[in-house]
Amino acid sequence: MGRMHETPGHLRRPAHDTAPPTALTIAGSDSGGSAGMHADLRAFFSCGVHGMTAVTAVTVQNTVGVTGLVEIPPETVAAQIGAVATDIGVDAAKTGVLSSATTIEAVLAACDEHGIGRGRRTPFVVDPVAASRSGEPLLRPDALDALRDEAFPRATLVTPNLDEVRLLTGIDARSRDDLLDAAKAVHDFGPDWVLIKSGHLLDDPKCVDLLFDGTDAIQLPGPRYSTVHTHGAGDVFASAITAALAKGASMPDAVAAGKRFVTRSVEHAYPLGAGVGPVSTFWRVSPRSL
Ligand SMILES: Nc1ncnc2c1ncn2[C@@H]1O[C@H](COP(=O)(O)OP(=O)(O)OP(=O)(O)O)[C@@H](O)[C@H]1O
Ligand SMILES: Cc1ncc(COP(=O)(O)O)c(N)n1
Repeated sequence: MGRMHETPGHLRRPAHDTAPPTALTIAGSDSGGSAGMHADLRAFFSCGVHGMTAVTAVTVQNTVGVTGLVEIPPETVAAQIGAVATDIGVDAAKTGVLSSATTIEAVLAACDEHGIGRGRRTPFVVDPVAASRSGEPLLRPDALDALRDEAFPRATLVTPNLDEVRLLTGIDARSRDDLLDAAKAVHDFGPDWVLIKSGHLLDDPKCVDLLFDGTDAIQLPGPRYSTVHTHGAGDVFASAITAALAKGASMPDAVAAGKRFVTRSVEHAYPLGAGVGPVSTFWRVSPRSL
């Protein structure tokens, strides 16, 4: 019984003969490998999910800054989403650089078509990336309204940093006490959940982020490490959350797992180039192991 299904003795069974969960990032590339879809893919793989990409823009970027950005045609971005959704399947999706209003429209139409979004089969994390850490814009000014009015209401979770909160709501959060007002204002735009990231509260001795569902607020405490090398921290956080959602975690559990992951990633951040180095997505792996 069952012998016919056994692997022949001279062939080894692969360690995994079932597919891992899948996660899709709809984001821009970073030639320096620190942020954007490069950071997302590294975080996906470190968190044990199969990572897929719909590239929205190619940036010319290193640790010092962004010196160029070329947009991918919106229909090609939508086609990438369709290609992976129809063949492979998407257990959770996230966005990074969306660049323009026309790209946002194309992405949202594709997500609607393939069941990605709030209240649909596939959780949808919208990271409203507006600028690089070094200050260069990554979103056209005309795209902010589309992001807020069209993408946020379709999001399961939105994950603004404090600069993005200021841009989207006018609220200038200066301390931990201001985060709930910021979360309420962002929640009014229509997502299920809002996560306000606290990395920019440089005077705070801790990094306490806030998760809000319109009723209850959950604090996510973490240490603050003394490092300038935080390139990609926001991308890695949103990706680790997306990976946990792909595995079926509840939102509070996914965000708690993401916070643990990004905290260790900042702890192990490394210098690179002449500017700001990346957070490490491979702190579980020794860089010296073969
Ligand atoms: N110095 C630090 N030590 C520990 N955790 C940090 C530090 N800086 C940021 N974090 C954490 O990293 C995550 C990303 O937060 P942040 O507010 O920096 O987002 P962001 O601005 O989108 O990131 P990025 O640096 O990629 O622009 C949050 O959980 C935040 O608390
Ligand atoms: C392609 C791309 N996507 C996102 C970011 C934001 O990351 P950071 O705020 O760490 O610069 C970036 N710099 N480049």
